[in-house]
Amino acid sequence: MEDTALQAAEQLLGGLPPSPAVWCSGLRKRYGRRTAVDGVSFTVGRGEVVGLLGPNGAGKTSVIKMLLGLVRPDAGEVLLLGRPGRDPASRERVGYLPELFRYQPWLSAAEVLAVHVRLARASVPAEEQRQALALVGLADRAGDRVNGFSKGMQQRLGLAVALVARPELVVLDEPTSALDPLGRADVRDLVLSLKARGVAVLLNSHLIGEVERVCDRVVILDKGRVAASGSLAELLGQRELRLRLGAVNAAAEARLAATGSLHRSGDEFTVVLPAEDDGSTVPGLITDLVGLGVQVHAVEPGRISLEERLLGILRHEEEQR
Ligand SMILES: Nc1ncnc2c1ncn2[C@@H]1O[C@H](COP(=O)(O)OP(=O)(O)OP(=O)(O)O)[C@@H](O)[C@H]1O
Repeated sequence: MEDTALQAAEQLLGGLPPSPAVWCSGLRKRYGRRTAVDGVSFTVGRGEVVGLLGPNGAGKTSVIKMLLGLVRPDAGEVLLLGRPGRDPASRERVGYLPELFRYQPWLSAAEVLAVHVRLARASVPAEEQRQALALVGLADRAGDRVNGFSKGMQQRLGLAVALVARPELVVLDEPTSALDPLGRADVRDLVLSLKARGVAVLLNSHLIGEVERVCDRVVILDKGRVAASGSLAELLGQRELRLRLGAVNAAAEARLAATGSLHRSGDEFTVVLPAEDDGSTVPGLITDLVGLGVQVHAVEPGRISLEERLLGILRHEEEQR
């Protein structure tokens, strides 16, 4: 009888969507008389990449530390992968790159990874651990001591540490602060490959262009509160395309209008791109326009950048005070 009830409960739970990777509600933290975090709530869905943005001192790192149980909140609740944030079992499936990273200088890179695999109580074959180092560009430094690593190399090692134990959620606090431009591009690819594998990522970065490229949603913090949050489409509006075109004939204009709502002013055209775009809309449109004899002088994205939007939100917050 008990077994049947258990099976029924399991079936019921199995039918439910998986719990979010991160769920937090009403997080608050004071340090002395200073309120660092003042009622922060948000979620990160499974396989979702969420960017945490905000000026210096906004409370981003404090929020991350509360999520991971490294700082005790004064108030609020945290669920990681469906379990209470305090439960060590939930943290075993979370990879974390701290803002200030330091690894045991007397260990080799491979040994640092092995230690973290053991801490996560995971079973990761040596070959897979080597692959994690290769992924961050440290394949040929596996046997070298951390002592002799540059800051950027230590940050790369930190990324490998965050990824090695097959996490379901990865929290990256300023992952590119010490990296060269190539390293930054690698991190972008890495985040996208995590997303493709269904791993959720919470990314705190001041590099807004980076966030805009990889994140599905952003949460903007200001003075310890959520100033705005939403998908890029929600925050930035519809995606548009601005074109400067010559020799536009009726067929070309019809092709433009078939893509989305069209506005023309002389040789300047603005077309609203469809919400569901697999990336082929713009190349397809340009190929067709060229085929129709149109001279394409300029093509540029027409919506405001995340940076402009962020500055607008923060200035508005300032005026409200
Ligand atoms: N251990 C601490 N003791 C005292 N105050 C702290 C401590 N940690 C953070 N704070 C304060 O809390 C506020 C938020 O800091 P936090 O590091 O969370 O901001 P942040 O958004 O991550 O900033 P940054 O972008 O500069 O890294 C700041 O006013 C900071 O001085």
